[in-house]
Amino acid sequence: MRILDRDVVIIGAGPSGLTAAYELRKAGKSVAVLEARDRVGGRTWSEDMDGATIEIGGQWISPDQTGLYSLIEELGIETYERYKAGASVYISEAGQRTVYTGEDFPVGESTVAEMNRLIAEMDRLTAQVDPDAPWEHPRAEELDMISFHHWLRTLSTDEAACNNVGLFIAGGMLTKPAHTFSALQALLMSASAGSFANLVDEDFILDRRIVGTMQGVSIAVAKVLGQDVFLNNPVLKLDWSEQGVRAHGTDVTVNAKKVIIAVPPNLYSRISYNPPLPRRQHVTHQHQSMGLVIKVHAVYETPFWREDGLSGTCFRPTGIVQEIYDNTYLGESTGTLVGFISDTQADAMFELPEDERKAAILEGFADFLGPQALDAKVFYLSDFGSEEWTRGAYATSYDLGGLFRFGPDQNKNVGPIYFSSSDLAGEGYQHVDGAVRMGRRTAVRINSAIDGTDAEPAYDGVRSLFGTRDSLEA
Ligand SMILES: Cc1cc2nc3c(=O)[nH]c(=O)nc-3n(C[C@H](O)[C@H](O)[C@H](O)COP(=O)(O)OP(=O)(O)OC[C@H]3O[C@@H](n4cnc5c(N)ncnc54)[C@H](O)[C@@H]3O)c2cc1C
Repeated sequence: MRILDRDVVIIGAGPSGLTAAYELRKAGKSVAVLEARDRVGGRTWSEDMDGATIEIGGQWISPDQTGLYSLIEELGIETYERYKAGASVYISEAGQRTVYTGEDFPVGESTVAEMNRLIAEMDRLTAQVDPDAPWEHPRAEELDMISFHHWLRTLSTDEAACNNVGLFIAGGMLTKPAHTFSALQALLMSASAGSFANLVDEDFILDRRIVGTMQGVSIAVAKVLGQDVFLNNPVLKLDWSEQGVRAHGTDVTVNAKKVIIAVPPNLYSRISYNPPLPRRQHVTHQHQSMGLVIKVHAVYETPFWREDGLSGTCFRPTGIVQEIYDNTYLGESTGTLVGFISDTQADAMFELPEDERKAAILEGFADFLGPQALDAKVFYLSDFGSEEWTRGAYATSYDLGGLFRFGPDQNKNVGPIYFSSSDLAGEGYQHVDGAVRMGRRTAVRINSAIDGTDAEPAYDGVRSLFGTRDSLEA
């Protein structure tokens, strides 16, 4: 067992923990990052499968995600545009397949008008919501009492419009059924992306990808941190007092002034705290739970859909696979599709034996793009729900009423214990951008606490306050 003394120990080497450690190092503080897995990156993870580069976790970046953009600029990492050329495919609730272009789903004039009315109402409210403090909205308590599903139906009697609009936040983002989270939680999701219109625009929200993969960002930060990152070291016990902490990994123990718990909130309770955390945290941490989504990759000899003038973008409000995109990695001649299977559909898929599951999912792809979609040479199904150190996907959200009741305390430190993750972010919530912003903001708070200076409360984490990577290497 190695025993280390550091200014700050960071638990979790995902994008948030690594960014925090990197910032603290630039600020002249000593750090150690203890990571449970045998790799860095957390919910960002890529693998080469039969020559195709597969991003199993987070991968896309949108233009408003300026925290992540500034980090990759520092690291010298570039981005490239997702393949978007061509028409999209929509399958209606009645099973009718339509090829379409433009922003509106081909769902009939009155439903389009109703969807646009709902989107405008979401945007009107979203503009009033501070993503860092949605609980401060004058109607926050009321909006947190009603499920997103039921709230939409108080605004419209057009079931297809409600289902289509619901899909963007429920299956598409929070990966929970729309009746399990509140209208306020939905508004936080849209406020975190600037507007609801941004969220429903796949060309905005899924704009670009990282050259070298999203996990590569974490790998690059970990490389700078070098010997300060310790893999295969889950922290299951944390001793703490106002004077400092002792984090127990498998073969490393770290004594530090402060700790950052940079793991998803649903895993806070894996750690045994000595003494126990206060009642407020014990209760709060039980109200943030992971959604569930299966990200499916199918790799083909060629991107055959492009020959038919299709972009590979496909939607349907019901059915097993509700979203598909062209996910061919930069420069590859093979064609890759990625599809998403959310919440109860994911439950149903995991009930099936493996061969039946694969057949059902590929049939879902073929419904949109024709029988060639059945001939995948690589088929990979991400299963973050089975990953001990994540337990779901994409991220956590509160149950009904939880955001208003517990949200105001979610980012408060308990003595030397600080929390940081994309799940606690305002802008960039549930995204790598939010993880980076939270990492920076937490690092600034801790640095000030150690130095006895005042942290800037309005700091948003968009740009580093501690210089660039060059300042660290100098
Ligand atoms: C399938 C999928 C697709 C996604 N798509 C996108 C996307 O396209 N764009 C986007 O921006 N975001 C996307 N996301 C979300 C994005 O990946 C996350 O928001 C981001 O990775 C969160 O970073 P984090 O550092 O807060 O947490 P994590 O990435 O979860 O990192 C936490 C780390 O803590 C470690 N850990 C957990 N418990 C312990 C412990 N007790 N001791 C030590 N270590 C521990 C974990 O192993 C992990 O490495 C996606 C996520 C998933 C799962």
